[in-house]
Formats: sequence, C-alpha cells, structure tokens
Amino acid sequence: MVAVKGELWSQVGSIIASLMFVYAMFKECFPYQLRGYLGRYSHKMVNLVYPYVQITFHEYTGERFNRSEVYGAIRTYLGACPASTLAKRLRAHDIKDNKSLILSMDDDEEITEEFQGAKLWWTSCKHVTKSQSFSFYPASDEKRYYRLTFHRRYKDLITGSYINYVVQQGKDMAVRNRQLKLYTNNSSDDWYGKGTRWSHVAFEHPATFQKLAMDLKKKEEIINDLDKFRLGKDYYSKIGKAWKRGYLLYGPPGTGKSSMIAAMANYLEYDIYDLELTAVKDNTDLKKLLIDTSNKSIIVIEDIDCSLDLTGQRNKKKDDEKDEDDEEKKKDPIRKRFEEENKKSKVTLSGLLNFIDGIWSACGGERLIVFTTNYVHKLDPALVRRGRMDKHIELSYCCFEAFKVLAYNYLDIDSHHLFEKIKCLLEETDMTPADVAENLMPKSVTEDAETCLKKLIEALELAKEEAQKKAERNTVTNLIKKK
Ligand SMILES: Nc1ncnc2c1ncn2[C@@H]1O[C@H](COP(=O)(O)OP(=O)(O)OP(=O)(O)O)[C@@H](O)[C@H]1O
Repeated sequence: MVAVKGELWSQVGSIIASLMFVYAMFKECFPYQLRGYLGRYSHKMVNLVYPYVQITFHEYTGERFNRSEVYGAIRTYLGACPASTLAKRLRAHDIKDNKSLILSMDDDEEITEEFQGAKLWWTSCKHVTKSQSFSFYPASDEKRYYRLTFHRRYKDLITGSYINYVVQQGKDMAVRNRQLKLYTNNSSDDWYGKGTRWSHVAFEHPATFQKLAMDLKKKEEIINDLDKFRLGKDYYSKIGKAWKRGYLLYGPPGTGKSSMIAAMANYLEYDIYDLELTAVKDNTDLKKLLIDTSNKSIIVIEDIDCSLDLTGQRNKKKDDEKDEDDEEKKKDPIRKRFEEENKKSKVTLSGLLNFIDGIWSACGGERLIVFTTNYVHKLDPALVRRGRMDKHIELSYCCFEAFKVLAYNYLDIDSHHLFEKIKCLLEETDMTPADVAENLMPKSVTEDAETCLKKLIEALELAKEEAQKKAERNTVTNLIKKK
C-alpha cells in the first residue's frame, strides 16, 4: 500500500470527497439506520480507504505580497534535492559554479523522499484563477504551493521533525548560496521624500584571510573574534547587549584596511554597507539608512577622520594643534576636498554616536560596524571608546611574516636564498604591504621570482636611504628651532 504514489491516492481522495458530497446532498433519501451508521463511522472509513495525509505550503501568507519564508526555504531545499529534475539537469551539464542559481522544482513535478523510514511525496502545484477585475493589463492570478503527502502513521514524525528539518536545511542552503552584496548610499529625491537610499551591486572581492599579509598571531586573534561574534546570539542576549560589534582599523595608507573588510565579509558571508557619510543629509537620514540595513552585514565608514568634522565638536583643540592641522590640510588635497563636501551634510557627532550604539542600533542583529582611519589620534575619544569600537586593530608596515604571505601569493614561493636579506631590510625600513606587493608583481612574462625579489630589495634599499636622509634633515631642523 505504502508503495502506491501519493498522487494516485490524492485522486482516490477526490473520488471519496465527491461521493461524500453526493451523500450530503441526498442523505434524506437514505434509510435512517444507514444514515446513523455513516455519520458515526464515516471518518474511520475515510481513514481506512485513504490512509494518507496531505499538507500544503502556500507561496504567499494570506496577503498577496507577503511571501512565505517557509515556502522559500522548502523551494530551496527541494530545488537542490537529488531527485529534482532541475538539479539532475544541472548535474548533467556539470555546472560548477551554481552559487547564484536559484533552483526550483518544475510545475507539477513530483519528488519522492524518505525520512527515517517514512516515504513521502512532494508535488509542486499551481492554481490559476482568472482575474475578475477589469484592467488594461489582464493577468491570471497564479497561486503556487507545495503539497506534501505521507502515510498518516508518520504524522508525528513529519510534523514534529521532518518539516523543521526541511525548513532549516533550506534556510542554511540559501545562506550558503546567496550572492553577497555591496551597498552604497546615494542621494535620492523620490516620492518617499528627500534623503539617501541604499543601492547595491554584487560583492565579488577575492580577498580572504589566507591571502592577507599580516602578523599571523594577530590574524588568528581576529578570526577567533569573528567566530565568537558569529556564534554569539545567545551570549549577547544573556549579557543584555545588542548583537553587534565595532571594529576600528587604523594604520597608514596601503596596509590592508579595505582588504581586511573584504576578507571579513567573505569569511562571515555578510553583506557590506559602505556608508558615505558626506552624502547623508542629517541625523534623521542616517537613522533611516541604519533601519534599512539587513542582519548579517558589515557597516563600513572608511576614512572616518575625513568623513565629517567629528573632531571639532566635542574635543576642542588647542590652537597650536589646530595650526598643525591646517598645515596638514594644505598638504593633503584629498582631505581638503572631503572637508569641503562635508559642509553639505548636517550629520553631527552625536548623530553618529547614536547610529553606532543608540536604541535604534539594536534593531536587527548580527552586525559589525567598521571604521577605518589613517589618523587614529585625530578621532574623538567618545567615538572610539570600547563598547562602540570594541576591537582596535592596527595594520602596519610589512613585517617578514607578512612578506612571506605576499611572496607566496604573488610568486608561488615559500623560501628563497634572498629571503634573509629582505628580512633584514624589512626590519630596518618601513614599507607598506601595498608597496611590497607592487614590487613582487611580475611585470612581464619573462620576469621570474628572483627578478621580482631583486626589484623589491632595490626598492627597500632606496626607501632606507630616503628615510635616513629625512631623519638627518629633521635633526638639523630641530637643532635650528632650538637655537
Ligand atoms: N595586508 C595586506 N595583505 C595583502 N595585500 C595587501 C595588504 N595591504 C595592502 N595590500 C594590497 O594593496 C592594495 C591596497 O590595500 P588596501 O586598499 O587594503 O589598503 P588600505 O589600508 O585600505 O589603504 P587606504 O588607507 O589608502 O584606504 C590592495 O589591493 C592589496 O592588493
């Protein structure tokens, strides 16, 4: 009996339902005793003749535009199920990178599964009703659903464990397969009102922690920290803290701050929201943007020191410090341009502090907030205090360990007789990983590993010489100033 397909039984069920309908219409014509008997035992008879249970999972939850999460998860699960024809076809074509593909069952396709000894059937169904309303664009109203059929003896197993298992598996698959997104905020002036909105592109940065050149102990510490955060839902709720964590990445340009953010996103499989503060109109706009971010995401503000005049509002500087700052502004045209753009934005430091850990920041969860800066000492202490920026990570000049990672990435070597010389030079000279990487990159097909390493040695020796000359010049200037 069990081997008979659920679809056939569904037809048997329809015949029985029709007979019952006929009986209900004409029951007055049946003898009194027979009616009593049928009334008492009809349920048992139906169960005896049709021992299968059917559950349907609809695409929409009552309202037309409210998609059911459970339906979505089941769709993902069934699409990747080995019995699905689409999954079979994909395998036949040997599509390797099916990450962004959403598989689903064909209409009226049936999949047979077995779960802990229980046989069950999934059918993908579609119910079409013609729309009654007049419209320039008449459309038929399609209602999709999945029907699950199984023997009633497995009812507890299926409703108790199987459906939960399918939904969980489907959700996990969707997370694994989803295409990461990189969002940015643009000014918009639409019918929702003025302000900024997120727009996105696919995030396809190839950076990983394995490829990141930095102190290995530090790298491991960061990975452990991220793991702890990712699995910390219950812990955060136990300590009464919103499930979010702030990272401050600081260090000279070209030391890998942006690369680290990309590596974090790839490692955690989180989307990135690259927040351009200068494009945010005011604090209310900032709050709206925060509410529009999703869970499992990294909100990034790069070059926070240039983004707004966050230093001047709380932390009044001494005059001589200000003069120094003005001098630097003159030297740094990018910073000057940023500051000119800031004038359009009315976001304040307190608005930003609220964004990071105000009441609204707790809406949603599993979010990292990352600030990067080249000038950490210029940031207001309130902005970077622990609790807001929980982990401060310094990314610095290239050390020998970091160089070895780059040599392996760029030249496929993990040892060479020139390594010892490079080690000594790196100890005496400050060179960013970006500069080391550029020297290691072969510029023609004829350049081999040795040529690239020699190029790097030359560059390091030149940098060492220049640093020495600069130090000498500074000593002379200081002496003149003292006199
Ligand atoms: N630690 C690193 N490991 C591997 N590659 C690096 C590292 N640092 C820099 N690079 C290389 O240098 C390039 C520039 O690095 P990146 O943009 O991450 O630096 P940054 O610190 O964010 O610079 P900025 O402060 O100017 O934004 C990267 O594309 C990468 O190839």
